[in-house]
This record gives sequence, structure tokens and C-alpha cells, in this order.
Amino acid sequence: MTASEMKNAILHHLVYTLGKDAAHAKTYDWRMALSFAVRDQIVDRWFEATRRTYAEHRKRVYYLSLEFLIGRLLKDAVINMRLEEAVQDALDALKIDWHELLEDEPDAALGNGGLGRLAACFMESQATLGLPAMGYGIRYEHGLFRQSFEDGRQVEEPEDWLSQTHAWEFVRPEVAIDIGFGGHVQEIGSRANWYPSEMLIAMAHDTPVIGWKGRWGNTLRLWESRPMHGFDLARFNRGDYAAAAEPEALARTLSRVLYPDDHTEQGKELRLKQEFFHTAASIRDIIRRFESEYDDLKLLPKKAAIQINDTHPAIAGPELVRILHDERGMDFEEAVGIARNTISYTNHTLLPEALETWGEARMGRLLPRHMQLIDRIDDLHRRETGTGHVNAHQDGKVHMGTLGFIMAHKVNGVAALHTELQKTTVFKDLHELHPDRIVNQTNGVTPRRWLLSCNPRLASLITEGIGDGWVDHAEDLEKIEPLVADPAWLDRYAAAKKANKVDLSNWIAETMEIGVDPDAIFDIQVKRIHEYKRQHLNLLETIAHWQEIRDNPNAGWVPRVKIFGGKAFPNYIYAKDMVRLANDMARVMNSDPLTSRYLKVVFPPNYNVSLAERLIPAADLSEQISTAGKEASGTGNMKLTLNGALTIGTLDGANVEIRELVGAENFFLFGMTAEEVMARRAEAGHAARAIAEDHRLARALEAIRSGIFSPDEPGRYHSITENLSHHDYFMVCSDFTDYWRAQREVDTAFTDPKDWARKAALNTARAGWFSSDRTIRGYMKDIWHTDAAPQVADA
Ligand SMILES: CCc1ccc([C@H](C)CC(=O)N[C@@H]2O[C@H](CO)[C@@H](O)[C@H](O)[C@H]2O)cc1
Repeated sequence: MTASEMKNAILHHLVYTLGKDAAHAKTYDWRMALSFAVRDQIVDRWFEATRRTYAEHRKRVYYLSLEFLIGRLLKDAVINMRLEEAVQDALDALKIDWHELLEDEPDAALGNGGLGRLAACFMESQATLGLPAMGYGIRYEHGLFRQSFEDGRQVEEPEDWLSQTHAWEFVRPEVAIDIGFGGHVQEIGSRANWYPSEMLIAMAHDTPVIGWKGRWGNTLRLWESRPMHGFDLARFNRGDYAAAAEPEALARTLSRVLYPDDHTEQGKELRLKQEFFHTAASIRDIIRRFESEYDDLKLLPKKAAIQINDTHPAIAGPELVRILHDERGMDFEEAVGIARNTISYTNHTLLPEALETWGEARMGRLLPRHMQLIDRIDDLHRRETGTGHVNAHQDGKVHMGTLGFIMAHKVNGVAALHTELQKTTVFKDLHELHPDRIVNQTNGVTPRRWLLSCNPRLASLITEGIGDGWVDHAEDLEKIEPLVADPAWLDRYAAAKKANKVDLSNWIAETMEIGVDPDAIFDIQVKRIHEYKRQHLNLLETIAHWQEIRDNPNAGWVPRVKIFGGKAFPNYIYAKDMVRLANDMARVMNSDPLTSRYLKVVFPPNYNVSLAERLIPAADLSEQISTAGKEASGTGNMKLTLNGALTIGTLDGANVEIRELVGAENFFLFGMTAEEVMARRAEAGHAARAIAEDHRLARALEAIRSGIFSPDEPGRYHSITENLSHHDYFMVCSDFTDYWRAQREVDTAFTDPKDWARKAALNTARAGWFSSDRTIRGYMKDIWHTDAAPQVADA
């Protein structure tokens, strides 16, 4: 598409779709007009892919997830359709600033963190690989809350991405599925009729997901909840206005807001209703599509692969069995077999508090037939395995992890260490019963968004050196290794990083009025705030570092900027205290005349996908410091490695595989292994001993305890200091000394910019394996048994 064609298409949509005259158009109008112009280019490819999938009777993958952390879509679409040049030239001609339009788009923040973002990367990779796939999610009216800071405290505000028209979705009023809750069951022999007492509608909104070079397009279908019966006019006419709107309000509650908790199940009824609403609508839609092409449901596993993203859609098993057995009359055991061969389950966490369980009373009341089927599935599993002690329904609860495992033909972990730990911890018994069911699929990230789009300086340097094959064959990045040996190329590599750091310093100055030195080490920890991720270990080291600089300011300290980003679950007080402590420390340290030129702390609010795209290209050091055995994989670690940040980290999650691939000499390792953590945790007083043995740790804790960072409320962080001194379940104290050692090694290494650049470039060169394209190819081979469609021509 030429620039002038693009210009005309933009002007066409401005006038005829937005109904705006160019003279009066606002940024929003231009962004929407451009989005529609680009969308037009995508729709044809999207339809072509759908048509081919039907025509070639291809097996489809269905990715069921309560979260899709998509971020912005305009730039992604322009880049994947190779329209960047045409768009930029068209906008130049219209005197419209491209970056202003990009910044104007709200993030689609339909997820909490790792799990949701992984789903979004997977959707883009499936489309890039030409794999017929469909994502099923919920169209939350309010995504993850907006975070702001008041006096250093996290404050949450509702996020409202839908207050403006969303350019990238198409509503599907004809795809409206009845969803029931409660009521009673009438059993007829083995089968039953379920008579729900509450009904509402799931309506579909489709977003095209276009792959690299526009060669294939898939659909992300998001469900909105609508009332079965709309506005109650009779009540309104009787003046009972609130009641008149009640059915509408009630029904819409289900897709109103994303639950902001990641890692702690709240067991709230609305959450279970959201999960069933999402999953039942998706399963019904999958069966409808299957039956529109085939008439023998025994074929289902051959033509559909359903992946459940953690336990949140685990009710999919019983719901599929209910439809196959109760509604389609299939024999119960056969129905379970068909369902199991269709479904596979990914586990993303070992944290006990994150493993969902539902009370039998609540499940029985809300989903009476499913509760019965869960018991029959347990019974069948007992007969199949000849054991009685592993049941989904146990001690008055339904364990969704066990249900997900029993009703799946494959269960996967998201990194090699995590997958092995699954076999010895959460799924130990089930693994013994089904030794070949657990497989590993180490996570990945899309190199389109997380390198080509967010780091154009580095991307163009790479493409100039090795061509653009790396964009959809990221393993090709290893071809830059020979260039790393060329000092001139390495200088340009370092210059790209430096320019990104200057951009970020300017943004921090503009938005936070904090001056940071772009030649300092940009040390970044960006992720959800959680004790197991140990932001407080980073804060303690920062305090000890600050104290040492104050003791001896002229000791030739290597300047460091500590950048934090992340949201705390609103009810997670300890995590919110960690956020506030970081802000209190920033206030004191950044204005400390003795130390501020050597050490700054910066905590930009509202960390989300778009802020990650701004921070990650400017990172020198990637903080991946979780307690070994706790972070299932991590994906931020992969994005930072791809963008040339060196990792300081523990042998946890995918850090292990990153270190193996980039080389131990290009990674700052510290801390106990998962086994050592278990052993140390068994030793009483492990924290007190660590504190006694490390004066820096003791002194840093004392600084917090004494109120240096909270003079107006000295006891503000009592919870943190007391917990660390007496419990310290996540081994912050026991890993401190070695962490300090590793951080000082970082300082030393950074004083040799050439060697640092070489290490950084080798991280980029060897990060290709962490592409989500490789991950999806793994799922296709080991779990979904699908192959990609031969590609249509490039965009
Ligand atoms: C029910 C509450 C709840 C909500 C979300 C979750 C997610 C599983 C948490 C999550 O995001 N896990 C992260 O998944 C990433 C993608 O696989 C991994 O890289 C991270 O290590 C893991 O913490 C657990 C429990």
C-alpha cells in the first residue's frame, strides 16, 4: 500500500467513519481513522485464513484464558502488516505525529501479569505460524486497575479502556449463547436435564490477530455478559427505576471487571460465575462450529485441541462431558475419553495459595449437574487407576488443579525446573499414576512486539547485519555472534542501548521530574509485586548500597539507577507496604546530596504492557531474584535478555535455561537453589542467623526499623522488618550476602563498557530460543498434534 493510498484511506475514514472534518479532528479522531484504514488491510487476510481453515478441514486450537494482556494494537498491526513506512509518510503528509497517535491508544489491560501476557504473545505467534487457532476470553469493561501513588501509597482507580470506541473489535450479535446457573437437576438414568434458575447471555466480540507479514489471521473472541431480559419497562413505568435496570446491571456484572489478584485465589462466587460463563460459552461455541462441519463427535479430538490456561477454565472438562453425555447422548465413559483427548492444561504456579479450590456447597448450588459429573469423573478415575486417594472432590472442596489434570491428556509446566517440581510437589500423586502426562513447554515471548516494535534502534542494527529473517525465526539471532567480535558493530550496539537510555531519562525527567544519568547502570525490576518475587531483597540491597556510599562517597562508586515497576493486588497489604517503602526510599535517596549522583530510585506508576515496551529497551541489568522454586518461569526475564540486559538472578524458573543459553559468564548468578531453600527453611532461626552474620543486612534492616524512610511514622514498616527477622519464608535474609556479592560484581563489570557490551550482545544473540514461536511449535508437536497451514503470500 503506498503512502498516498494510506493517506486517502485515513481521510476517507476520518470523514465517513468518524464523521469528522480534518480541520476539526482531534488526536483521537486521527488515531481511529488510521486504525480503521489499517484494519481494512487486515480483514481480507483474516477472512482468507478463516475460509482456508474451513475449506481444508484443518484442526483448530482453542486457547481458553480468563486473561489476555494485549496492550496496544495499532503499532502491532502496522508493523505486522509492514505498513510502517506508508503510515509514517501518510501522516507526515497530513502533519500528524505518529507517536502522539500511538500514545493516545489505551492499553487493553485484560490481564494481571505473566499468565495474561503469555496468552497474548501466544495468539500473535499462532497467527505468525499460520496455525488455525482461536482465543476465548472475557471482554472486561474494566481491565486491571490504574495505579497511581499518593504520598507513596498505591491507589487504585478503575481502568476504562472502553470509554472510547475500541477500533479493533467487531461485535457479533448473532453469536449470543445462553448461560445458566443454579437451579436443579432431573436425573434420567445416567443422564440428566439441568434446569438453571438464573440465565444470561454471552455475546461475542471478535478481534483479528494478524501474524508477521500479514500471512495469516486468527480470531480472539471475547465474551460480554448481557441480560436474558433487558430493561424492565413495567417496573420503570411503576416508577421503580433502579429495579427496572437491575436485570441489566446484574447480568453485566459478569464481564464488568477483571479480578486483580494474581496468585491468591479469593474464592469469590462472582469469580466462579465468571469462570463458568467464559468456559461454557467457549465450549458451546466450539461444539457449534464442530457440528457445522462434522456430524460425529467422536472426531472432536481430531479436529479441536482445547488448551486451558491454568485452572481458571478447568470447569471445561465437566462442561464438555455434560454436553457430550447429557445433551448428545454419548456414553459417559466415552464422553470422558473424548473430552480428555481434546483438553490439555497448563499450570503456571506452584504457590499453594494460587491453586484454586471451590467449596462443594458453592459448586453444588451454582453448578449442580457439574458437581454430580465431577464425582462421577472421580469415580471413573479411581476405577481407571485402581486407587482411591486422588480425587478432585476431596475434604468438602473441588480441587481445580486435580480436576484439570484428570480431564487432560497432557499437562504442561512453563519452564524445565517448574515442570520437574510439579512432578515432586503439587502433582506428585497424579504424576505417579500418569507418568507420561506431564510435559514441559518453556515459555516464550513474541520478538515482534518485544524487540522489532519496542526497540527499533537495535532491531534495525540487527536486520542490517543479518537480514530480517530473525523476526519470525528468532534462532537466527545467533548469526550476530560474529558481528559481536567487530568493535565497530559493538560500538553501534552500545550506542543503540545508550540512545534508548537517553530517551528513558528524558521521559523520567518529563513525567516524574527526576534527573537520572543515562551513563549509570539502569537496573530494572518490573513485575507484579509479590514476596516470592522479592522486591524487598532489592530494596534492602539498595539501602545497604546507599549506606556504604554515605560512609565513603569518594570511593569511586559506579552510578546506579534502580527502576521499579509493578502493581500490588489491592488487598495484599504486605505488597503495598513494599511499594510504599520503595517510594519513601526514593524520596530520601534522590534528594540526598551525598549519594544522589551515584544512586537514584525511580518507580513510575501504572506499570503495564506499554510502559514495559518503554523501559525494557533501556535496561542494562534485569532483576530476576525470586526465591528458587517459586517463579514458574518468568517472561520479563526473556524480554530483557532479548533487549541486551544482563540478568542478575537465582536458579529459578526460566532463569536456569536463560543462563544455560547465554552462558554462565554472561549472567550474574546468586543465591540458593530450590533444594537448598527447602533445607535452609527447615533450620529454625535461619533469618536471625543470616542477619547476625551480615552487618550490612542488619544495618539496612535497622534503617527501615528506625524510620529513616518514614520519619513521620517510624513504625510504618514494622510488618516488613519483623516478618523478615523472624519468619522470612522467602529467604530474603539468607540470600542477601550472596546477592550483595553479585551486585558488586555487576559494578565491576560495568566499568568495562566494551566487555559489558559484548556480554549484552551475546545475550541478545542467544535469546532467540525464547521466542513464543518456538514455544508454540512445541505445543503443536507434543500436545495439540496440529500443523500450520501453508502460508498465504506476504503482506
Ligand atoms: C486465582 C488467582 C490467580 C490468578 C492468576 C494466577 C496466575 C497463574 C499467575 C501467573 O500469572 N503466573 C505466572 O505465569 C507466567 C506465565 O507462565 C509465568 O512466567 C510466571 O512465572 C508465573 O508467575 C494464579 C492465581
